[in-house]
Amino acid sequence: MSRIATQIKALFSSSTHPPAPKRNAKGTPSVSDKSTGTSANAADPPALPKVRYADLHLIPQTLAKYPAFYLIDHPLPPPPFPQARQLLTAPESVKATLIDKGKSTTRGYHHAKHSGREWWDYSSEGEDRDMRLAPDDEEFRRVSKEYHEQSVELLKQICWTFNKDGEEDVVPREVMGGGGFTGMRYLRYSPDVFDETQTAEESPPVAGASRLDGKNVGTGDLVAKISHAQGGYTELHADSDDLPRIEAHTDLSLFTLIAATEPSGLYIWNRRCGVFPAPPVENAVLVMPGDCMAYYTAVKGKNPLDSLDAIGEKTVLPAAHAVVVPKGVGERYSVVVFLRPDRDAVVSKRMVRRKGVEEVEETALWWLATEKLEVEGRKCWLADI
Ligand SMILES: O=C(O)CCC(=O)C(=O)O
Ligand SMILES: [Fe+2]
Repeated sequence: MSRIATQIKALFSSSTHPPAPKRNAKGTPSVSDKSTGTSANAADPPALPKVRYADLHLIPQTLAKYPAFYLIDHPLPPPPFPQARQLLTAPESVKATLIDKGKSTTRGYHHAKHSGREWWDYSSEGEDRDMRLAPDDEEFRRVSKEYHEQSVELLKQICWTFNKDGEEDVVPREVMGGGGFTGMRYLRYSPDVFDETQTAEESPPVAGASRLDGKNVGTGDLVAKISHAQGGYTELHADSDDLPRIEAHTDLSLFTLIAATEPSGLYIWNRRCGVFPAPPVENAVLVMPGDCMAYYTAVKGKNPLDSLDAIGEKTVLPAAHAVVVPKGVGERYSVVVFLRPDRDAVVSKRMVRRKGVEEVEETALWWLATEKLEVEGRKCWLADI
């Protein structure tokens, strides 16, 4: 086993184990938890729960305990991995034609060669609806659009589970409404993507990080940070430089849906710095909350921008996550769908005092996005790092 795998395993065995699952009236677990199953032992890493599509109503309580969950028995078509592979292994000359001329960071082809990663973003917004920056291939477009549309619908249903009849909506219906700044991403992580000539400084920033909390998880030093979290930094830092990866971050979304191929390499932190591996599970998709959910589910009358008092037990925190693909295991593909409000949607309102006068300050999604690009490193909801 590689040094990294050993270190990560050691980290898991000392991380916080989640509590046992709730049982439904028939006594069978509604939210299954592999870590409580028969094959689990003290050295097993904690496992993320599985929620059946028929049990969507369990999501708010599940996310009060876990940072993410697998959705099983869902109605989505198979993830478009063949399409992701088709696009991301196309000749460089073809990929070059898929780069947005306006340098959009949310549509078209991008790469972070120093991280062994490349990706393609599709947004159903505006003129991209017709797949302007997609390969000229009918089947590619049909399959991609279908997966995107159905995933967005599913993520909207997940948002709805937070709203109760007769009570004020937790997730405002207008932010789910039109699909807004929603998008889909095909990613490829591969040793073949590394390019020795490119430096980290030349690479474009990645949408991700949150300004919600002042905890810096670093840029690209994922494995170093994992080790640091346990108080013992080793030689891992050097190793992480040549592994395909995405650094720890939270997504600027309401919810994010992920389907990925083997090899695994996705890790998710809970609010107490426990790390959950999130390998692909057959016929399941992984669902995790993004930055917006913390505002909507904050303690009533309080705001996460003001203080951590706004974070209650039921507050859904954005899931900090990272990918690091171990050495020698080949490439990894993922398909990621981000449900986001419109750019102008007000995500948070709070009272601020300016020149001695109290006034309401509204924070729009675009402002959070801009802040994220400006911060150095990734800011996530990690308690102790
Ligand atoms: O590839 C993955 O599984 C995650 C990608 C990701 O976190 C992102 O693009 O924001
Ligand atoms: Fe992400």
